[in-house]
Amino acid sequence: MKMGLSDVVHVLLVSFPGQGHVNPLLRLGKWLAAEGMLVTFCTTEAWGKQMRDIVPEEAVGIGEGLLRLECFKDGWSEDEDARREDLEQYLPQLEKAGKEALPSIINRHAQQGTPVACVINNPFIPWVSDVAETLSLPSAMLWVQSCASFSAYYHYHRQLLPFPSEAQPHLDVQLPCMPLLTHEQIPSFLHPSTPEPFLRRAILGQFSNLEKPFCILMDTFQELEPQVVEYMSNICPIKTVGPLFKATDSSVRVLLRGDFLKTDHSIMDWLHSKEPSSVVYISFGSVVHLKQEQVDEIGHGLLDSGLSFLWVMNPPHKRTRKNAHVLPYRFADKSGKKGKVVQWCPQEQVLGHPSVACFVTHCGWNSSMEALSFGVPLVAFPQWGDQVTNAKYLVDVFQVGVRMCRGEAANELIQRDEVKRCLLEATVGGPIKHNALKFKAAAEAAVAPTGSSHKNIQAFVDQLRKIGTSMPINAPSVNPPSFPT
Ligand SMILES: O=c1ccn([C@@H]2O[C@H](COP(=O)(O)OP(=O)(O)O[C@H]3O[C@H](CO)[C@@H](O)[C@H](O)[C@H]3O)[C@@H](O)[C@H]2O)c(=O)[nH]1
Repeated sequence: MKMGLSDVVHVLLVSFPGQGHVNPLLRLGKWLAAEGMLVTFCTTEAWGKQMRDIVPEEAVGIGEGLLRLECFKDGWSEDEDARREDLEQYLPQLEKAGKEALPSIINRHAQQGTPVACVINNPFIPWVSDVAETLSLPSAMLWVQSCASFSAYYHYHRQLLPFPSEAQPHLDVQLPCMPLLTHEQIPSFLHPSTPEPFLRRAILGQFSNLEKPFCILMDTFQELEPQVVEYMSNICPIKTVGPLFKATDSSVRVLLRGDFLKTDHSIMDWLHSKEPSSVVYISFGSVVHLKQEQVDEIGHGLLDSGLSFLWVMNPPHKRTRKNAHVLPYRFADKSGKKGKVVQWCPQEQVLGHPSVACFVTHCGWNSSMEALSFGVPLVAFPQWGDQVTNAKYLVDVFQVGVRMCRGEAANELIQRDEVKRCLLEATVGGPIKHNALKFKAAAEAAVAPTGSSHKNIQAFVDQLRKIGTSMPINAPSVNPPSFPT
């Protein structure tokens, strides 16, 4: 007998509109769909319009289940994208609009015979758990950074340990089951001198609401951060489910994407033309914008290294009013066929390509997890936020990378000779490649059927099924469950 939509458990995923948030939540959605759930991925119209070509509003079949996109209006007009990038203004607006829109979306689904069984959000929008609570629906949260960063924010928020302050700006922080972090290695928003105190408040908002989600899913895996995961699991209902992008097969990975820029499809052909382990891949994620002088030095360092490279250089965000980067004089002529510069690429496919030798990265958590899971050595170029903490782990703890800089706060210009030295060191193989391959195997094992992340997602799915079967059609009213430990 064919199942109808009303027979499957319906999960509503609500995403903050940002690349580093959308990607992991969409990946979780694909996994839940593959496990037989009906997944509605909900974000703002302003972000969703870019996704609509690839994630149609009618449900797409994935494995045993279905995934579809549903957008809500954030109350600002289409041409106000620059304003949206000012999170201090935008987050309260998003909360106001979302708190109005979500209850009607949830009620409409109930009336249509597909009641929502659980709501899952990612950071920056903790009010989603409040909406769920008001409707007597259970909620879960997907934490999109490392468990180490989670612990740093948790301990800071609860004031459990001293952190750097105006009086003691250089204080080191010893968090439980973690290496000693210097003041430059704690998530930079927690430092008193952060130029973005608003982002500290934005991320800590989730920690003020931490008792509401019945489960905190994390895009990391047990074997990557064993001690801190174990420690924090005794305090919070944490379930590691990463690396999420590896959880579904490659056909599903490319099927539905949430990119904010259009990809250049000639990239893969260009990579096919290169020798194995010969290309340096450079990308600083979706938000970081380096100083022009630093781009010049990276450009010269690349040319001096003689290595082939693929460099993602995305345009500056509208709000910053920064100029687009300019490449050094006659850069294209000098690099010739050795180099390719693009605005955006299919990063997962690039990192999985055998031609890629190393990845120069800002150490955003998604990029870090993707590189680790493909066994690609890194050159760490962190700037701010969790990136500086991730770099500490990648270089000193996991030992899969070479450090090129200490973060934006250090205010250093990394010279071309240093760039060249780091690139050559990261491309020769040796211990960092060996370690990277070890983590690749561990990442694959974590999402394989008997792996730690797979077991955790199964337990979560079982919980959702129990909630789903106890729900009367048309009435989203069950109490939050207690998660089995
Ligand atoms: O050309 C590109 C460049 C990036 N990506 C993808 O975009 C995502 C980028 O995410 P991430 O590496 O985490 O960087 P940001 O976009 O900068 O992420 C922000 O959000 C992350 C999660 O909170 C934080 O860890 C970062 O510090 C923060 O900058 C990754 O999945 C990449 O695969 C592409 O697909 N193509």
